[in-house]
Amino acid sequence: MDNKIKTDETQYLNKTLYAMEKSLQTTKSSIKSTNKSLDSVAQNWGDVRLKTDTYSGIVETAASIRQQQQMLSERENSKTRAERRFATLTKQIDKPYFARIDFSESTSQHPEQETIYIGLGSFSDEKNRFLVYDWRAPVASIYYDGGIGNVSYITPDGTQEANVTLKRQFQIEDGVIVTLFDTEEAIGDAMLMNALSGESSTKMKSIVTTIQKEQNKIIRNTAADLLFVQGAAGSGKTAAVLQRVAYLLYRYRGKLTSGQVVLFSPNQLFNDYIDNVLPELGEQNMVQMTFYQYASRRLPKIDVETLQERFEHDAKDTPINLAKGSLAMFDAVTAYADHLNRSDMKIRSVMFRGEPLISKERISEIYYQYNDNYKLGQRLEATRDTLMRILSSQVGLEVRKDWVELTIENLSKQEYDELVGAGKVRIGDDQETDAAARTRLAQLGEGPKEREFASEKAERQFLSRQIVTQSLRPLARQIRRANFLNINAQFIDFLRQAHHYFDLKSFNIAESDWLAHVETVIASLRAKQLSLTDTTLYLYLYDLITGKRGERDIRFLFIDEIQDYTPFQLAFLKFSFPRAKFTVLGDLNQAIFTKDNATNLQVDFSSLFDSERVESVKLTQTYRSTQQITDFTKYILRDGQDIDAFNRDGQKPVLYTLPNESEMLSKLRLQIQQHAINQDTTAIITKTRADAQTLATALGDKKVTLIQSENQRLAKGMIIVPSYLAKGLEFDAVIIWHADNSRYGVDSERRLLYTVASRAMHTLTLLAENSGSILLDTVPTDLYEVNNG
Ligand SMILES: Nc1ncnc2c1ncn2[C@@H]1O[C@H](COP(=O)(O)OP(=O)(O)OP(=O)(O)O)[C@@H](O)[C@H]1O
Repeated sequence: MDNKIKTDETQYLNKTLYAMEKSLQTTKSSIKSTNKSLDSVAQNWGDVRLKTDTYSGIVETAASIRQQQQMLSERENSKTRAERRFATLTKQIDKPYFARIDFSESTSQHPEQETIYIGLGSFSDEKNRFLVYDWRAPVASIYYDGGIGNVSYITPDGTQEANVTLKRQFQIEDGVIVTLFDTEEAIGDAMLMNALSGESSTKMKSIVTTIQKEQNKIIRNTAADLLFVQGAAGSGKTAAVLQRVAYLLYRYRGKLTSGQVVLFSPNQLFNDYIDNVLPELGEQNMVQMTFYQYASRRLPKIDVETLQERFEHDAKDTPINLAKGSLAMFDAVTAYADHLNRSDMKIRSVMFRGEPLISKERISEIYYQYNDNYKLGQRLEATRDTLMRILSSQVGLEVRKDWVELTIENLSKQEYDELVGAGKVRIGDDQETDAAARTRLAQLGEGPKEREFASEKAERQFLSRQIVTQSLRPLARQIRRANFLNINAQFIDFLRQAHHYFDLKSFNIAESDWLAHVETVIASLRAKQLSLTDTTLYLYLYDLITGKRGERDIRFLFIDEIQDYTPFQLAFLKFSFPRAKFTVLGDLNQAIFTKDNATNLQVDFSSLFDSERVESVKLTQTYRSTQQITDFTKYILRDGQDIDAFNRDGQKPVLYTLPNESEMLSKLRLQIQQHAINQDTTAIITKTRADAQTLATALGDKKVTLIQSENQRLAKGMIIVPSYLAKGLEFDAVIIWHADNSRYGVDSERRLLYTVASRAMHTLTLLAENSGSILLDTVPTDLYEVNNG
């Protein structure tokens, strides 16, 4: 690199660093001074005189407290602002920027050359001159999108043309330029190579300096209601989408908070894996959850099928499973619920003391007395109001009943006191000498404070109203919670009727099979267990009946690994987040739950949106693995041709075929030693949890952590993990345990084998008993080594 360039750039860097340092000092002293003034406000609290004897005194005290509160909160705010700025600046000083572009806006007559530097956040000096631009600023898009020459970029006011004359990339460490180079491409391969050559870790990193053009499209898209990102394993879907969250928070700053962005992730280990990226970018994490968490927390009394159960017992594409996960079923529930507007709502009586206080027939009458225009939610609301009125009017009737009289007779002293009000004592209490009465008297001071009743009748009347009101209170709660609707019975009724609402034949299901299946679901519901599919059905029906309108505050929803969702679940999410824009990521080749039908998913889900507002981006370049590993894994798929490996060299994958498990175990131990020397993060991936447990015991190596539940943390170093928990993660080295027909012997396991193999970045080893899986037959033999010893 030209010395002059280096000198000039160093000068600019020093100037920037100097300005940042200065700003850091100012911020530091402003934190100090707000701290001081916070202290003085705190001291002033001592001066607030509590005058509570007169009305005007109370008003004066309140005003003075309010004033102190205001001062306190203003100063707290400016302290938080200053602290945030301090944190950002400290980060910026470390790496102020990573790129520079020179360009002119070609529309103007005399284009003026502009130079901007791009970094993690923007920075301007005291004179408000921008020394660094945020990577998310519209103009920074030029850096990611194109090479030298004419380019256009989107601004909030429309498209802007520009002519780029220079693109320069920097690596700055500890305030010193380590490398800088000019490039003509979007992002130079050298920079990308550098970014990719790092070791993997248990935490994903941001890709802000090397975002690729196609990824930039995903990140900056604001027009689509549904953005569909389809990409091979390791093509940076997750990486791009996390950058997108950061972008959106910047683009809509002041209007959008991280709490309004939700990410549905494949498992909780994955949440742990990605939770550093946004903080690294200076943003707060969005809300992250799994679909299981979302669904199961709404049904706390039911055991919802876990990820492991779903993968190991329920992953079959039976016609019934396909039907239950389909949009046809979603429409069936909608139609069934619609019919409940006219009849068939399952209703329970409101019970009191073992008897119906308001009978189910009466409630049903009320429920259906409203005209056809009422929706289910409004019907419920109106019924609730009427029932509450009935309940209140019931008090007058109940007070005359014998049970009330009896209760009064049997009231203990404590119960009596509680009824007439805490601290109040009954006439004559002072004559009593029991310990409780004495204590009460001591607390109340000399002389009993009595609640005087004009007569015994008045006392009785008061008591009976109190007793009845208290006993009816739980009923009021039940009515408010709509307990008079029998949702379980309704759900069962739906299942029994469902075949009238969708076409069994189009799913090749015989009516008798459907009905038999329904009985098994009913039995499991009685045992308080539901599959995830049934849970979603249940919740949708519940929401329709109760008129839930979804979480309207959520503006952006991201779904990772969409191929593991059913169309029904996606439709349910759309229903549940009606105002959110959706970004969904998927690789149909990594569908590990539904095996055949994943390909219809895109069509199905898109059909729920206005077609004009659906966009899709396809990523074919992969970044995770070496060329050798990508070439190998893509052939496991039947249609993996359009996956492009990134040109990064490594060893060919090795398949060890060994005569028995004990030989496999010895080979595994050797591999573990090797990877330990290289300090690689290594995952030994088994197919099931049982396999993982057995292997961990057989191996008996304390340095290898067994991950058997998604609630665990991702350990550093070596882990044994079942396939479905490895989703979305990556490791320097992957060892596939039992890469043979005993685990991967049928075509429907092809995607699973691809998914686990594609977790590897640098080394991939397959351990097989006797011979390798039949699924490897599609891989050309020159793409891997076979070793039988
Ligand atoms: N533009 C980029 N610059 C540098 N690294 C990148 C870039 N894009 C992706 N990567 C890296 O490639 C790896 C794979 O990315 P990511 O996990 O986002 O892929 P994915 O498409 O979500 O994969 P999968 O479907 O297998 O879960 C990560 O280590 C990521 O940091």
